[in-house]
Amino acid sequence: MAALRTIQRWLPVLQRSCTAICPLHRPTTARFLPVRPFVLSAARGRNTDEVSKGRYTASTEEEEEEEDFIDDSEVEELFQQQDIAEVGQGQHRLFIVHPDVKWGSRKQHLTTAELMLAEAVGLVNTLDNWTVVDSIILSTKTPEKKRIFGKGNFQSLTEKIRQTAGITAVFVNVERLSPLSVKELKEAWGVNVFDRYSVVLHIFRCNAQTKEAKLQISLAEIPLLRSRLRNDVANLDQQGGRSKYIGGSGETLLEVQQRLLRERELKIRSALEKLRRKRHLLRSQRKHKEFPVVSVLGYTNCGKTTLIKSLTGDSGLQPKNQLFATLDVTVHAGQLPNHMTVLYVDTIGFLSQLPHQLIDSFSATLEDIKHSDLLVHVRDISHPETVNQKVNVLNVLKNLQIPERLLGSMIEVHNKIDLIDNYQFMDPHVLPISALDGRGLDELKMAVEAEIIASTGKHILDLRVDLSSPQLSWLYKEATVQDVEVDANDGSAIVKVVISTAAYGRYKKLFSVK
Ligand SMILES: Nc1nc2c(ncn2[C@@H]2O[C@H](COP(=O)(O)OP(=O)(O)OP(=O)(O)O)[C@@H](O)[C@H]2O)c(=O)[nH]1
Ligand SMILES: [Mg+2]
Repeated sequence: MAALRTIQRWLPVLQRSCTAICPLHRPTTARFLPVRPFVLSAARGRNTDEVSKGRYTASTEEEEEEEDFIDDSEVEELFQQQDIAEVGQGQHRLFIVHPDVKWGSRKQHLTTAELMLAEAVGLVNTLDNWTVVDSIILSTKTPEKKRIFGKGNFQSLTEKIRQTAGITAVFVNVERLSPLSVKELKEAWGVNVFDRYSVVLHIFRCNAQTKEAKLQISLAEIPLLRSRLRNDVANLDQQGGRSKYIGGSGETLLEVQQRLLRERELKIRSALEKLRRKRHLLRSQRKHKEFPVVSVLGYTNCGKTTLIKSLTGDSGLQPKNQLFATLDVTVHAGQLPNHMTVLYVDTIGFLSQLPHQLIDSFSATLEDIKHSDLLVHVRDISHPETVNQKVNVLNVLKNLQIPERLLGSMIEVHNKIDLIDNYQFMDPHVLPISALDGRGLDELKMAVEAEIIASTGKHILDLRVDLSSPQLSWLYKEATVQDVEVDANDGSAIVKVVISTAAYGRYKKLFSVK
């Protein structure tokens, strides 16, 4: 019976994957290159109105070029495949268990069990219809064992869970549980069992909007599918229910399923790789007429989106009191005090113990950070874990191999100072702000301006020129003119230019401009 259920569960996957892989089963015109990526570098050199209206999308010519590569249905097919994390769609009433490891290599040195439990509660509360019914911190010396806890603790925990009315699942706050562990715990507790990986994956699934995010999530799910497959087949073996070969194909059920998974993974990887190459190409093509790019990064929920909204006035941005509200990199134009236009990049937030596969699959998104002109690290200074969050962010940046130049010039801001009574400004190297009430934002803009000028040696300025003088033709020759807005009344024009510090100095001297 269990064997039958396994085959029934996998059959739709097999069928769908076969259709996707075998050219005989589908129209030959459908190609799997489904991504129209968000292209950070393509946003450089755009009309600022276009980018300031929220998420930048490719220009007409880029769109046409990339339209060929898009196939919505195939991305959806990969994404909607099944409830990988097995969390279901509806409501959940959860019991959270945090195993507290007091000794050995798994002990967490930088944080406390209470704060880690609070973060797990925060993850659950991020999801609509999910509530925490009860939670417990329980010490263990054997976190690697299937049942995680010693005999006594496990028994009392099981009793407590079974006596708690109305719970639908237990969330064990560890990075990953093995499939065998999940099976054993489910049997003991009589309800579904989740780990950090499945909960975070579910949050990502709920928040993913673009094709790129959906593909990255599909990629992150592959290891889960693989370990579940191994487990299912082991069960079949135990029950003696596995037929050796499938339909005379010469392949066993396990071999067929493993092959389909490999093929699925290759498809997703090749789509993401194409997207990466495309970005690279556009980046080099457009280098000469770029707007400076400022990437805003930090721990999840620290206020990145709120800050960019305040800096740019972009009403399309929607900050939320949620973990992982932002999953897609988006670009928004803002003005600095000297009228220079910069592009602020909103990025996905970081989280401690984020499952490795998720980091890997989202590293393509974060890769754009490397090509910024400046990084702004936002910290929620009101959060009890703010120091650990900073350590975590710096570690992830180190793993992403961000150039030294960028790390060295990174601006650190302390956000949410409105939540702290009598906030004392101690460190001269950080900027205290409140993205919500606007405190410190002028100082931040000035700091960004100074760093941008230092790192690019260029200004993007709106200059008023007298059309009867040779100013405009000089600018065409010596700088990059991006836009000319003529004022017919007084024979002048506002000219938007990208100009180096040296050229601007000559311009001011030549035309006696202050
Ligand atoms: N009191 C206060 N709340 C803030 C401030 N900045 C942001 N918030 C709140 O913090 C929550 C998270 O803000 P977001 O801007 O969505 O945070 P984020 O870093 O973009 O979060 P993710 O995209 O989920 O990583 C929202 O409820 C904001 O209103 C601030 O300066 N003061
Ligand atoms: Mg955000």
